[in-house]
Amino acid sequence: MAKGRRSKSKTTNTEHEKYMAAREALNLIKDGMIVGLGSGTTTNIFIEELGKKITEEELSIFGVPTSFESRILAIKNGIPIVSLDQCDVIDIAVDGADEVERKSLNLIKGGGGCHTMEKIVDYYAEEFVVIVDSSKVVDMLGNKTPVPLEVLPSAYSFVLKELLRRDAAPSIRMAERKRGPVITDNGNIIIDVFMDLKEPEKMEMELNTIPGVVENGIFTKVNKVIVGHKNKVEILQKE
Ligand SMILES: O=C[C@H](O)[C@H](O)[C@H](O)COP(=O)(O)O
Repeated sequence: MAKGRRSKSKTTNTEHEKYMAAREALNLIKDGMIVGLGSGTTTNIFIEELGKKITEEELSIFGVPTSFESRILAIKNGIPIVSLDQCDVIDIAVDGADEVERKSLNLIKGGGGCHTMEKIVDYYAEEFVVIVDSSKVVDMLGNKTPVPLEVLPSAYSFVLKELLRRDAAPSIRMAERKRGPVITDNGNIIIDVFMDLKEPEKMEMELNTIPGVVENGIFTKVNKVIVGHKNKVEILQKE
């Protein structure tokens, strides 16, 4: 019983920290902006708050979604959306992360399988801002979170062999309420890989050279990370 209470309060604290980070990011959004809308539970809070801000302040803002989920949430919250080919620039992208390395601000993303579209929107944005709760910040990337690779289904066996040859530990991400693998918004599968991440920039480039890999979840071009805490937010900039 006591154990149950502790874990519920931990969830509540994490949710509060996500909210703190999302609210802080909202201050960066100005009238007339085109905003990249990341995916995941933290960004979902940001999208809901952005919807309220647009209505209350009668702002002209468009969102560029990074997933089916962020698209339907944006529509539900009254955020007009545009596709990539309908906008010349993305002024800012706000997205979550699974791990943030404190000093370098390098990230692992794709815990929800959305990292391909996220990388396109986040990297093409003029400013890429990440919002996380404090549990996501680590000293060294990749010790507890695998790097997700989005992979064409027909290529999976050769991609697995290639990863094993490179001393990585890959596994196909399996669905929970469906038989077989997780299928991404793009119709591909995800291979999660534990590997040596001492040189994230190099690995980010190298993984995409494996034929069959569409995109990997290492992100190394972040401008700012907003970390939510109980009573404050912390802004991480590259050292
Ligand atoms: O594919 C999912 C995304 O990369 C998410 O941004 C990431 O998994 C973090 O999600 P959450 O905010 O739910 O922890």
